[in-house]
Amino acid sequence: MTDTVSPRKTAHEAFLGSRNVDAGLFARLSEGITVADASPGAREPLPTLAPFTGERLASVPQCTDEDVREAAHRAREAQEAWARRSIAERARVFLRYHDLVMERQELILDLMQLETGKARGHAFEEVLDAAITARYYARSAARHLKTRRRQGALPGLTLAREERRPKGLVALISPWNYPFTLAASDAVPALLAGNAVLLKPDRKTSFTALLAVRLLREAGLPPDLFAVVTGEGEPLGEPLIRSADYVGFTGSTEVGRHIARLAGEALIGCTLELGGKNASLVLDDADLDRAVEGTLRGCFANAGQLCISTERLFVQAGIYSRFVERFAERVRSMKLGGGLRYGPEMGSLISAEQLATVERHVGDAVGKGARVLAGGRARPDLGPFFYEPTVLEGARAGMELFADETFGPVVSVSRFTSVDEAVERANDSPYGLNASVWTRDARRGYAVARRLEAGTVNVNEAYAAAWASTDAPMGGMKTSGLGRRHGAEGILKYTEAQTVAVQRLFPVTAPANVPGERYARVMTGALRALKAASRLPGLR
Ligand SMILES: NC(=O)c1ccc[n+]([C@@H]2O[C@H](COP(=O)([O-])OP(=O)(O)OC[C@H]3O[C@@H](n4cnc5c(N)ncnc54)[C@H](O)[C@@H]3O)[C@@H](O)[C@H]2O)c1
Repeated sequence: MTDTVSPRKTAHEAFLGSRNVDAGLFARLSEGITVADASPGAREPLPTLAPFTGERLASVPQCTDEDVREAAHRAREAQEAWARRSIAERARVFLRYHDLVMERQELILDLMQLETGKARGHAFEEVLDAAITARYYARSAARHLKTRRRQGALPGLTLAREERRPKGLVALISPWNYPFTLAASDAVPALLAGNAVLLKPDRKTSFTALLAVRLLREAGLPPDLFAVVTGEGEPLGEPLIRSADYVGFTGSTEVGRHIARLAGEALIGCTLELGGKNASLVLDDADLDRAVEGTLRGCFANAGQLCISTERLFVQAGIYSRFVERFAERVRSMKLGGGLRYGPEMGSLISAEQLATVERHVGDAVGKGARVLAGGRARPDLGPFFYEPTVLEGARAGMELFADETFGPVVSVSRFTSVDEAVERANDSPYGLNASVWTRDARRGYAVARRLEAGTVNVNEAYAAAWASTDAPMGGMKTSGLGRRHGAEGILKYTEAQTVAVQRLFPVTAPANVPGERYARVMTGALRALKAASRLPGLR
């Protein structure tokens, strides 16, 4: 199906010289896309670009409604046998996947860099995250999913148990910014819980997602269990959600609302992992070096195209001048560049659209009085979508970047006097995804963190402490999302809780031969006795 281009014309051959990726790889990965036999022809392939050069890289098929139905059908068939396997047996696939991800990292990194234009160091964070998440769930799924005893209606006589059953078919819609880990890492707990998965990756990064799926199949996942359809979101979202029992969406808040409406109509559950306008609070007792380096990573990781990156930096008055001077100097020294090698601290933006948003936000802010302390320019000399890491001072309400997510390498820095003021300003946002607090006093940091309206808060780390704590829930408050990934929450959401209660000796409800009045008297007495007993020490 895929319209692969001649090797000589591909961007990676012409410019980047990957030893791992060639045109044949795109053709092989395309075999992982579900295309229904009954719907030939109608789909124009969609070209994908290599952001480092702006050249065409390959093309992906535009799947149709029929393809979605076919993929869903095959995945559901595969799910029945998969759900019958023990959790330990399922887990072995993900332990093998962990090893494969580490072994094939050079291939994964090359392909990911080619599709996204990100720096290799940032791409490696994905490899690490995918491996860690797979291993975490492979080792903890049995604990999360085990049958639990619950308090029965009549103590000692009602044996109530909570079972966890797979939902069936989970649809996942994933974005381009972390295309390897976000395609696979939400699928891992869904699959471990006994579900099939139907994935629609972003069209810009479909091949990276397909590589993750291919590695899972190589690790032993049944071929149709994790199906992929490719193409634009708009026509595929509806059939995808109509054919699924649950949907996990990661992307913008705007599209997230649309997905929630579709899930509401289909009456299925959903998780929405959406945007952020994340704040970092640097308190006056912060370790200056650590805060400068840490917030720098927090602002410019993945060129700021990271949902949990810092876009608002609040610095306390006592440290403000020193911090800002050092921070801006360090930002000016950052190494930008392309190429499939470690070295550059920041790569390219992914597309002309991303570049346009960044230029618009900076232009609007500067036009309304913000000052550029570092960066502030596109860098076409490095590649068509490069933009310098940028620090602005003097952002205020009325500027586009004040409230809206830029999703690029731009941070606004401002001074605060009291912690109360900083907390109020940080919380003054419709978003609530991630935040960080920088201080030498961990207790103080913790207390401030508890007052911030964000799903994850890091003390003396920008985002990685909370994100990499895979056992702890991760997700957004307010318009940053619904539901959580990671930890128990990240796997139980893909299950139906089923209560099975076995009644022994006496019935819970009134037996037919006992008059209603007598039953009411006995039960009233029983509740009074229970209440009295609960007041006794040790019997609560
Ligand atoms: N909270 C998180 O964990 C997290 C992680 C990564 C990215 N994000 C957010 O994602 C956004 C960046 O990604 P984006 O701009 O590509 O997001 P987007 O919402 O435009 O696209 C995300 C995915 O949704 C699909 N899509 C688009 N329109 C659709 C529709 N009508 N129906 C069904 N699917 C549709 C796209 O094809 C893509 O696969 C940012 O806002 C970022 O903060 C959030």
